[in-house]
Parts: sequence; C-alpha cells; structure tokens
Amino acid sequence: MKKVNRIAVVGTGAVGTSYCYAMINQGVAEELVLIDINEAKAEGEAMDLNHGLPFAPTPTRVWKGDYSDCGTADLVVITAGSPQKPGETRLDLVAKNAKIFKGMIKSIMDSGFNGIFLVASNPVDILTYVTWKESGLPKEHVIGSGTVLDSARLRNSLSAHFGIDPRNVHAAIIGEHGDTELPVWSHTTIGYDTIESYLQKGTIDQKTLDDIFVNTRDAAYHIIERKGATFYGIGMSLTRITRAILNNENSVLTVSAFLEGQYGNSDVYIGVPAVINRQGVREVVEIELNDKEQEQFSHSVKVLKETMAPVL
Ligand SMILES: NC(=O)C1=CN([C@@H]2O[C@H](COP(=O)(O)OP(=O)(O)OC[C@H]3O[C@@H](n4cnc5c(N)ncnc54)[C@H](O)[C@@H]3O)[C@@H](O)[C@H]2O)C=CC1
Ligand SMILES: CC(=O)C(=O)O
Repeated sequence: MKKVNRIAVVGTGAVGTSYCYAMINQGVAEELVLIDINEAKAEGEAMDLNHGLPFAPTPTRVWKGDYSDCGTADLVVITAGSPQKPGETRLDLVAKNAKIFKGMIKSIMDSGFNGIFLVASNPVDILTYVTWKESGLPKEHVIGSGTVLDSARLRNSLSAHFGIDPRNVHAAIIGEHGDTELPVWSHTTIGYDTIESYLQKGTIDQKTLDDIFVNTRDAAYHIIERKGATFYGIGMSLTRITRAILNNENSVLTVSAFLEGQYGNSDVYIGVPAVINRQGVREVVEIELNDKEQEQFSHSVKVLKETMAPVL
C-alpha cells in the first residue's frame, strides 16, 4: 500500500492555521498533525478544520497531536514562536525565538524524525540555520520560506502595474527575508519581455520600480499596522513550497537555502532561487547578479551573520 503523506505543523497560531486551511483547500496532504504548546488551541483548530472537510477536493486526516507524531512525518512545518509587534523588525525576534527553537527541534528529533523541515517563524533565515544546526539533518533537508512571500508580493505589484497575470510575471526578491532584501531587476521578465526593455519603452520608469520594491519590502509593516499580523500570504507560500516537495516538482522558488560558496558566500541560510523537489533543496540556482545586486546581497549576508552570532 502507498505510504500516506504526513505533515506535522508545529505552531497553530495565525500562520500555522492559514497554512492548514490552504493545504486542505488545495488537497495537498493526506495527514495534517497540529502541535502547539497551547494544546487546547491546537485541538480547537483541528476540530474547526475538520468541519470543512466535506467541502475539500480530497480527503485529509487532521488531528491535534504531539511531538511523537513527528517520527513518521514527511515534513515538519514550523510556524511556532513570537510574531512582530507593530514597530518591531523580524531581527528583533531573534533571541526569544531561537531559544524556543532549540527546545522544539530537540523534541522533534527525539521522535525519530528523518524528513524535511520547512521553517517560517521569524527571523526565518536565522531560525532555519538554528534548525539545521540543532537537528543534525543534511542541509538539503532543512528549508526556510525565505523570500518566497516577498517574491509573490513583488509579482503581484508588477502584475497590477502592467495588467498582466502574476503567473506571467517572473521576478525575484533575494537576500534576508527582511529589511536588507533586494529585487533582482536584472532577471525580471513580464510576459517574456525584460524590465530593461519596458524601461526603454517608457512603460515604467525607475522611480515607479523603486517605489514598488520599497512597498514590497515594507509590506509586512503596513499589514501589521492595519491588522496586527500577516498570515494568508505566508500560508499560501508555504503551501506552494510543500507542493513542490511532495509532488517532486523541481520548481525554482526563492527559499532560504544553505550557501557553500554560491553568490560568493558560505555558512548562511538566505533567500536565493533553488530547485525544490522530494529531496528538499536539489540545488541552489546561481544567477548572474550585477555589481549593485551582488553588493546588496553580501550586505544582507553580513547583517544575518552579525545578528545570528550571539544566539548560536
Ligand atoms: N516567513 C514569513 O514570511 C512569515 C513569518 N511569520 C512568522 O511566523 C511566526 C508565527 O506567527 P503567527 O502565527 O502570527 O503567531 P501566533 O502568535 O498567532 O502563533 C504562534 C504560535 O506558536 C505557539 N508556540 C509558541 N511557543 C511554542 C513552543 N515552544 N512550542 C510549540 N508552539 C509554540 C503559540 O502557542 C502560538 O499558537 C512568527 O515568528 C512570525 O513572525 C509570519 C508571517 C510571515
Ligand atoms: C511577517 C512577515 O515576515 C511577513 O509578512 O513578511
């Protein structure tokens, strides 16, 4: 009999439950185990999600579990930890969330887990590194959501400007999922035409592009000011990464992946294009950056390393 896909979701707050909701509605997994330090919350969320199953495209078994359920999981998705308060940066969360992670990863590994980790909690690049270090799993089996959400935000804004379906907008944000991230304009295409060509034709100007990037970079702050948290966008981004893994898609997504010399940097998890399949990160895709992009990328690495050093 075919083995069922089991996904354990650790952290059933706004992000974890938005992910579960998207997963059920897209019919991606056969089993979703919900785990949270607040057991009543995990149980209540499992009950509520179960009541939607008659309307889902495929069956999913959903229940409140504990760390022992991770032992046979294919994927453990971590969304536990503190979110930003208005005015806080993602990096401000590093000390408290790294501490939570160290205990949590140990409990997951004690279950015998030997699958793939997908991390979303912030600061995501640093917590992905902590997950890799603490778990002892191969680097390919530890993935952060990285700048998948930021790239989606950028594609959405460009789509609105050009009146082109976002699925035909190829644009990437790389670097830290945070204030030092950068757009890769040199590799952006909209309906097969390059940004450079649109700039020459006057369909867009540099100031508008700069504004689109700043709005993308700061989108989380704008949403947190208005509704206190972001969760639907990341829920769907995590679902997209999960599909790439479970369906062995070899999709290129800007996840947080471990660098070993790519982009001139090593020993860091950071948002870069990578091929994602059933093995996790098959390879980091090294696109040619222009001098400004390379400089901004290396600055982003430096900020991550400086922030990470005290918590490792
Ligand atoms: N990577 C990305 O693009 C995004 C990341 N996030 C991050 O996701 C994280 C979660 O955000 P929300 O869901 O809004 O927060 P939330 O406060 O709604 O949920 C967090 C959950 O984690 C649980 N938790 C805390 N400590 C735990 C532990 N030791 N073991 C198990 N569960 C524990 C809490 O009980 C709570 O249910 C935050 O760090 C936030 O910054 C949020 C949006 C986007
Ligand atoms: C909170 C966060 O990381 C985001 O929405 O991008």
